[in-house]
Amino acid sequence: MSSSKAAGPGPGRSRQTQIFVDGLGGTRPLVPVAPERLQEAARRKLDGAAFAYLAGGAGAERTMRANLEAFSAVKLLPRRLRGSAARDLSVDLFGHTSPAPVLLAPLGVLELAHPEADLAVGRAAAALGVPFIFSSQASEPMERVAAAMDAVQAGAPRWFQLYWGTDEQVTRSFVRRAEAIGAQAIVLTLDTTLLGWRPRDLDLGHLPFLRGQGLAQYLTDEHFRAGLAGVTLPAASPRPSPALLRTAASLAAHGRKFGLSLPQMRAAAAHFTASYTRPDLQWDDLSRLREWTSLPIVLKGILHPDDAREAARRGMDGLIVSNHGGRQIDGEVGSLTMLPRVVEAAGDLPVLLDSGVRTGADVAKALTLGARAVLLGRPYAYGLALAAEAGVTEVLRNIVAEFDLTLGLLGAHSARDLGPDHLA
Ligand SMILES: Cc1cc2nc3c(=O)[nH]c(=O)nc-3n(C[C@H](O)[C@H](O)[C@H](O)COP(=O)(O)O)c2cc1C
Ligand SMILES: O=C(O)C(=O)c1ccccc1
Repeated sequence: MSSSKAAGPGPGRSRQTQIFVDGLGGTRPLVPVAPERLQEAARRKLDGAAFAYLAGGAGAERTMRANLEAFSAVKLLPRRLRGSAARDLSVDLFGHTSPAPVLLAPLGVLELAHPEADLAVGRAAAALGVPFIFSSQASEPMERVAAAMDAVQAGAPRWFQLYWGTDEQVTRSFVRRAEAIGAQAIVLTLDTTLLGWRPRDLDLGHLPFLRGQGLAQYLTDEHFRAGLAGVTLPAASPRPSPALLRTAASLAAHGRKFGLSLPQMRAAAAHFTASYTRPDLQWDDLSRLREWTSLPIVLKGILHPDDAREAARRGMDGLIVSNHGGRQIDGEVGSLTMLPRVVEAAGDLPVLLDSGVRTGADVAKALTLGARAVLLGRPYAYGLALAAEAGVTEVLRNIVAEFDLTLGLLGAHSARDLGPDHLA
């Protein structure tokens, strides 16, 4: 995704020009360009429970709104007569050059958006050369997604997001598997040591994992599977309701995919719920992860500057400023609001940001405030819902094209040029 392909002159047409030229022949973009219309189109397409899970946040969703408001509050300040015809969008991430300062955030249970789930996202990411962070809660095992990406572009960049569970054998096994599939970094998520209070899901009584969804990393893990034998289950209901029958059908379907019986799947859902996270994880535990792997370790969910300093002291390699898209604590601060202080505290550690990035101008704002790159979350899930791989590709291309134009209009030559000079 060089700048010449994303926008501006050069061998390929800019995305913007392409859209207008296509419009002459009556062809419209596959997915709406504006973020609100993108979300609305996905809402219309998806069933209610799936959309609730993807779009919903914690509590009254105040933090979800605060994330967007934090972007609104930052105002860019352009410079004149110093722009360049082609911009360099690339950034360096742990020794690898990325074509644009965007990564695909780890999103669990992408099968809720589209049956091709992580495979479609992986192919889109690989074609553009943008890193895809595989979720611990993915719908497809990391080995399959890596292979699908390699089929598009050998060695296409992938990272792995880790939830630290109570069975450390499983946690360690995930890290080993991530190394084996060529992950370039381990992202340890720190803000979901407990599942947030999410009214949209609570009102529907809907948690996908209990139906066997979003468990692909676990169901394909020998250590997790070894733990299933010890799980005791309540007796199955003798006269199951239609809803319970649908749950059993979903569990059985996921079991078939991974060679597990229905009773094993019931055990797996229970075992996962009891073990996927550790509310009592401590800073000292990180020393073990540091010993397990020499891959860069990136802590996701950092908001407090003192936590950034602690991470640096503990030998971590990078930080992601994030509040999990407002899905965890209702009332916590908007993610972008904390970025400058975290960047200052982080010293040499690269700082990424997510939660509320919706447009290319948002990407520019995060970079002017010191982020090396941003993670895109919900918008690509909506693209996936609307048009599978092609939908993800379009969402990414649109955001990167707007970022490139914003860079040019600000009078910046490269993504690395953005800084305080471009803030009002
Ligand atoms: C449906 C959904 C599932 C998610 N699953 C995970 C996950 O498995 N692991 C993780 O670290 N973050 C997860 N996140 C958080 C994202 O990585 C990211 O922090 C968040 O989506 C950013 O907010 P935004 O999408 O509103 O910009 C999830 C977010 C959503 C919306
Ligand atoms: O949905 C999420 O945001 C998420 O990351 C998660 C992960 C594990 C269990 C429940 C939710």
